Amino acid sequence: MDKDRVETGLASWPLLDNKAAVHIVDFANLQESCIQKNRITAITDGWHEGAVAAVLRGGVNARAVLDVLAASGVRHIKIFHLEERLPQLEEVFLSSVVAPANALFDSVSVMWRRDASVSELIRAIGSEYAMLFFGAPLAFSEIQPLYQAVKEHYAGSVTIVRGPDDTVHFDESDEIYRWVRQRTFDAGDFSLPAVLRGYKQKLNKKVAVLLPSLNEERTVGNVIKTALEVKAAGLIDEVILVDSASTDNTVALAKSYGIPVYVHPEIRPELGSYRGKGEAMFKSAFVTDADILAWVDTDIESITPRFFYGLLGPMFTNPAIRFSKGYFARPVKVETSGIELGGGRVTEILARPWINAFMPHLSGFIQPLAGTVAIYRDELLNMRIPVNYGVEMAMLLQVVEQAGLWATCQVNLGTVVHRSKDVVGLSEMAFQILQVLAEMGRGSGDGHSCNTLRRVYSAQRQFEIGSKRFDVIWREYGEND
Ligand SMILES: O=c1ccn([C@@H]2O[C@H](COP(=O)(O)OP(=O)(O)O[C@H]3O[C@H](CO)[C@@H](O)[C@H](O)[C@H]3O)[C@@H](O)[C@H]2O)c(=O)[nH]1
Ligand SMILES: O=C(O)[C@H](O)COP(=O)(O)O
Repeated sequence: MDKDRVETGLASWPLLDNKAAVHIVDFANLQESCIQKNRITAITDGWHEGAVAAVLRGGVNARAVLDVLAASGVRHIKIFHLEERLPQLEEVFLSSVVAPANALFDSVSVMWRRDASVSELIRAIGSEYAMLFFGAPLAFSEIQPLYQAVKEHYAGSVTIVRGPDDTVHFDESDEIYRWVRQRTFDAGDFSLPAVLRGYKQKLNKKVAVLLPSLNEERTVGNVIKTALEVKAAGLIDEVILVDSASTDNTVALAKSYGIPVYVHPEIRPELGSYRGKGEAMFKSAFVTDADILAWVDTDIESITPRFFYGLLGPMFTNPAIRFSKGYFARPVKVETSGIELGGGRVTEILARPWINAFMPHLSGFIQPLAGTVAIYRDELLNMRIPVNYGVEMAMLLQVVEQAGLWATCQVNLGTVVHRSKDVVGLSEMAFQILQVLAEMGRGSGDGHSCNTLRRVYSAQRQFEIGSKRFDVIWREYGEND
């Protein structure tokens, strides 16, 4: 270890845990003979205390950047990656960088970017970091030019890392990342009506939009109007309101738009009736013979056509997708208290931790509780539907069991501003979801849970996936205490 410090003269570099055989070289002394085939070489202009980021494409050298950082004692890492046009190259990034990073660091944040070039990326992010790490380019002669190019836009410390010359077999096991990359869409991807109509015609499936409502007179009219606009564009065949016995003007208002309106206790009354959103969704299957059923909540104040065509777009364009779930930004103003906060409280405090602990294969879903979903009828008919707010989790779990994760997707629909419940209402909702999860036999205390909490963020068509490890450490008093 000390040998490295003496060799480089970079006295400030942290003491290396040198199992990874890292060799540090000062840019000022760089010669081709410094690069040793069987070791990792980090060429640097010095260690600076402060935030560290790596700009990585993938492959042996990108992988070696991770080893250098881990050997230098870095525990939390931010990785920037310019999205590749070739899917095979994205695979290389996922397997050579993302998967090992999760094993090496306590927390990892991966940001997918669409900047036009590395220089543009560095200009955008550089000021936030004291050190930037890069994988080395192919040939030795390209290392200095890369260094000069970075330095033009960046004042901090630069380190370029070259891996050993072996062929590395990458870990390709991280399905979640791959799924997030390939099954997360933006409504904007489907915004050409004529093109989408062409896909729908080719698919040749009947599509019903079902609008569940319980006392939504303030917002339901606008939701119906917007759904009808998308119907007029030829992307939806039916718009139907399924009401849960509202006591306000919701039903009359809906009828004034000329759409079919059902009150759910009156649908197939011989089956009995229960209160709850799940019951309204269950009964929906009896009022349409459509092949694809899509539900959109009627309390959304910020509704736009994107909610409808965005949700359906992936299913129209890829027949292998059997289930589509919306996700959105969620600013919240709680009506009773007027308090403004970050939304998705049940999601963040119950659903996401539960999913990560007990069903990590679903951890890529940004809004697992979102009620704006679309599904093929034949998948739905094979499911058990809980009548209450457990319905979204129950549907998600079952569709993944039935059709597989890759038959599901998520779509960014925009921003949801809706009537938000107070903490008591959310507690009741959380209880219902917990009951359903427990009854479905997940996380019932078999002693196994996953120790990584993942969170996927998406903003302006760029992704960030954060994972943080929490080890459960039990301490016991010994006999002599
Ligand atoms: O018995 C009911 C209760 C609600 N709704 C309607 O269902 C939608 C969503 O209900 P809401 O009470 O506003 O749910 P949120 O508090 O927003 O809960 C979120 O999380 C729930 C649990 O995952 C999902 O079911 C919701 O769709 C999702 O918006 C609204 O259009 C309601 O009018 C009914 O049709 N019947
Ligand atoms: O999805 C959720 O977590 C619940 O619907 C609560 O959402 P809110 O915190 O945005 O009201």
